[in-house]
Amino acid sequence: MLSLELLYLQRVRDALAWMLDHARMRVTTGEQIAGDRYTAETLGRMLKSHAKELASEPDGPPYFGRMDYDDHRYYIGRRRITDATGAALVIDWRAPVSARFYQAGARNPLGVTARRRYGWTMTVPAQLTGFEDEDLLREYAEPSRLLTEEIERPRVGPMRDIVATIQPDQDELVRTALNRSLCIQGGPGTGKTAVGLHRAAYLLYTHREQLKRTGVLIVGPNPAFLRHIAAVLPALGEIDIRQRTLSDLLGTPQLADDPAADTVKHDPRMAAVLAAAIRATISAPIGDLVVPDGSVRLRVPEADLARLAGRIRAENLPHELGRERLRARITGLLARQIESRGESTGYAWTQRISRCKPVKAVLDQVWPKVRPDDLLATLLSDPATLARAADGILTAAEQATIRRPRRSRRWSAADLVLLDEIAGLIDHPESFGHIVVDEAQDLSPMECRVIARRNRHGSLTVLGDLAQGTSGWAAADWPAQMAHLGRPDAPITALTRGFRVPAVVLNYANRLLPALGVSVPATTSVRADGSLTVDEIPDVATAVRAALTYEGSIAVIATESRLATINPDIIDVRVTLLPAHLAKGLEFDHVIVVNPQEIIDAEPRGQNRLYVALTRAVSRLDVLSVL
Ligand SMILES: Nc1ncnc2c1ncn2[C@@H]1O[C@H](COP(=O)(O)OP(=O)(O)OP(=O)(O)O)[C@@H](O)[C@H]1O
Repeated sequence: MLSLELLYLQRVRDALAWMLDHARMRVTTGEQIAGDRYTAETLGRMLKSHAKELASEPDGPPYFGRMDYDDHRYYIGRRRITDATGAALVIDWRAPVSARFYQAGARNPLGVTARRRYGWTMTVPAQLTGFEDEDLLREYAEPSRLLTEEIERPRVGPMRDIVATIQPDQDELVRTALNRSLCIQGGPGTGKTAVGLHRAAYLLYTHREQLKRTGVLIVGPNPAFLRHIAAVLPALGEIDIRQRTLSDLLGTPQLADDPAADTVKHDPRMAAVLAAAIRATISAPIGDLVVPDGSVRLRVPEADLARLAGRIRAENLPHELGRERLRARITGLLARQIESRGESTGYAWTQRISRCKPVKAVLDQVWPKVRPDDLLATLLSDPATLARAADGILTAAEQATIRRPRRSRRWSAADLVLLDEIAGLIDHPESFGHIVVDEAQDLSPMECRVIARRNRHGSLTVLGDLAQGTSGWAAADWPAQMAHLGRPDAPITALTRGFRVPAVVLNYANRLLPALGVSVPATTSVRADGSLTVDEIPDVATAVRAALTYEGSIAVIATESRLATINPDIIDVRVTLLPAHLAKGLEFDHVIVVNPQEIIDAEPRGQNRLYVALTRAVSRLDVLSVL
């Protein structure tokens, strides 16, 4: 049997080599034969990216599964592989037919008679080590051995894809239609991040043209997290997805946070304050508009200007669009005056008049251009302006809290969120066809709006765990968070099977749950392996030495100040000293948490931070208390 499989593998590898040669040849000839530069460029880019996709993992496992029906079978892999005659030897895991590979089960075989999973070495090129058959006509009590091996495999580098072992409930989320937004509440290690990334890859495959145009954005909590997940999408053949932190989108702050002021600045009422502040820049016209045009003087009376401005204001457009609409309407009124004399206006006339000095002067007086940093600098430093905008919205004490003594253009992280809000009130920012937001429980309402305004016409995949909320404004419930994200009606789904953390470790961490003040379904682990020690190991050096006797990655997690006291001699390439506040979303084979009480005491939501730290372990957790 294996020999037949090896023959098939050779056929697939030959076909893949042919595809790669062919793609490279097309890059060269495509550049030569294209009729013009634009076509050459577009074609070249397309072919190059295809060649790059094919070349990204030429020696990896070309498929991971097989699905048999009565009369035919499909091999399923990360990408479609065809031979020189065009016959498909491997089907892309995202193709509609592949859905049954993930969904078929003994209870509902969906016409599939057998499912085969292949085992591969981690070498380059990957070697086929064997396979495992599941007869879908019979019920299994035992989970698949290959699945168990994959889940329990020691982690070394960054996160890998899970395409070979996506579970039915995960698959359903991955394949949700593009026009539907989702919110996934999942305890530690339930595969939220994996599901979000695979959904992005699935949507790109299924709606390639549309999403290539509108773009897909992944938002993660910090650069370390983005590095951790960076390899997943390229391995799935997707190289054109933007992965960003919020601060990549907003810019770098120059001022430190101010907790009291930040509480007000991140409050959703600030959106109303800023909207009022921008509306307040619009004023009633002073005087008629008079435009000399050749021998005549065209005139728009003050009352007509006021009526026009009032109507446009009621349309609630972004400020800049409002200004341009006012310009167009004024120009229209002037054009009608010319036309009523039997003369005609053309494109050149419209251009000239709409930009002429008197029209510009009226626009500047009635509907001035606004720059976000000017508006915010004034608002925060001028109590009267702030009081006008915040009247009935913020209390006097809250206004005093965010007031700054001087007009300044240096901004804190919270100010950058406000600047983005103002920019969004002035004009629509670039919008994405789909956005995946990870660790979304930590976003403040105002940060949620940063995402929402970049997703006006698209859909969202929102991932998070309320129990892992560590920011000062972490969400207490998902419906409210989804409303801030602009998708109040999105369904909320829970993932509760943990694939990372062994049961013994998860049960220990879950003891913190009642103290975390959120209501989330408990996560149960699929892993019976793993180990936990609490207060058994006397010091960090001993714990690290013991950890190094196992395979895989090791993290020592503690507060920053505690880490500074750790003897650097214990460092090995496999050991990461990780401040607790940067642990989110990451995983390590062996985790050593030092002085949990210090982690709890270091910040207001220290218990949640500790919960995050304790749930990073794939195999072993040591909890140490040292002096
Ligand atoms: N179906 C699966 N097959 C194999 N491994 C899986 C599967 N689902 C998840 N995993 C693995 O479980 C681990 C945790 O997944 P992931 O990081 O996506 O979880 P998470 O819910 O985002 O966790 P956290 O909230 O703790 O950051 C990863 O190593 C992932 O590869």
